[in-house]
Amino acid sequence: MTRDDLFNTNASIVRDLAAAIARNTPKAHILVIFNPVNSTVPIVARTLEKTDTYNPTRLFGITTLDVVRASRFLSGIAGTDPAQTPVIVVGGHSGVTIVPLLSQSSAGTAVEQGSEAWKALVHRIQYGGDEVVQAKDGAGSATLSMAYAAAKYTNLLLRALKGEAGIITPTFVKSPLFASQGIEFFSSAVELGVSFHFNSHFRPNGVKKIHDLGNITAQEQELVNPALTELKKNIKKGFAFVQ
Ligand SMILES: NC(=O)C1=CN([C@@H]2O[C@H](COP(=O)(O)OP(=O)(O)OC[C@H]3O[C@@H](n4cnc5c(N)ncnc54)[C@H](O)[C@@H]3O)[C@@H](O)[C@H]2O)C=CC1
Ligand SMILES: O=C([O-])CC(=O)C(=O)O
Repeated sequence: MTRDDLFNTNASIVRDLAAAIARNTPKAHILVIFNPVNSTVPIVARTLEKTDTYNPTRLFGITTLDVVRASRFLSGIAGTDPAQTPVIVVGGHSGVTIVPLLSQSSAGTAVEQGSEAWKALVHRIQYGGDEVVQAKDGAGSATLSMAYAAAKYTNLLLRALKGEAGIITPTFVKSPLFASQGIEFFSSAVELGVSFHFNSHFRPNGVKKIHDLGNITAQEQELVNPALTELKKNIKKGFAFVQ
């Protein structure tokens, strides 16, 4: 079973939860961790849009577990402390859409870009979640590490909303980066925090600044291309469900 197979079960649950949020707490910050995240975030967005309660700066797809895995697996090779080995992971949260930018990590030199070791590491990061789902054989997914990722992300957001500056973490959000290619949502490094409001008041929002991919290697670009193709399909599937 893949994350995409979860679509049939989760899509209607996510839609109904989003509708309930729109009715009861329309200004909430919504952190979506239900799979498949690449499709459930678009479902939430379209559902909120229908009731005029959609605020893209308050809708976050949680890809933190990919970041946690990337840090853990890379540090295992580099001999570093995972907590001190941040890795930017971009794209989405399933298979080829998970693109670790190892070249931007200080420990990234431990694996040569394009080498067999690099390919194996990228594959492990991309399919770590699927391994767990298959091993549990229908009995759930990576429960504890998901809870860890959710707590980690929630803490970052709460700190940012309280005014702490410089909190930047990969997040799957409505993004301008590949919008011209029809990809409305994309995960890249996102600065969380407050946005400046027109009447000179700081207003807590959430998504403050979306960073682009920065310098990436040719090998990483080769990962981005299929990620975009797959993401486009996943996002369309979410939108089609709401329609
Ligand atoms: N984004 C991420 O990094 C990750 C996401 N996940 C996703 O998180 C979700 C939960 O995963 P698990 O905890 O392993 O699943 P699980 O099957 O152990 O738990 C699901 C829970 O949802 C409840 N539930 C079922 N239908 C519901 C409804 N209509 N309304 C409210 N609650 C309902 C069930 O009673 C159960 O307690 C899945 O969608 C999974 O794919 C899991 C791991 C990582
Ligand atoms: O595929 C799943 O349900 C679990 C998941 O997202 C992960 O472990 O990354």
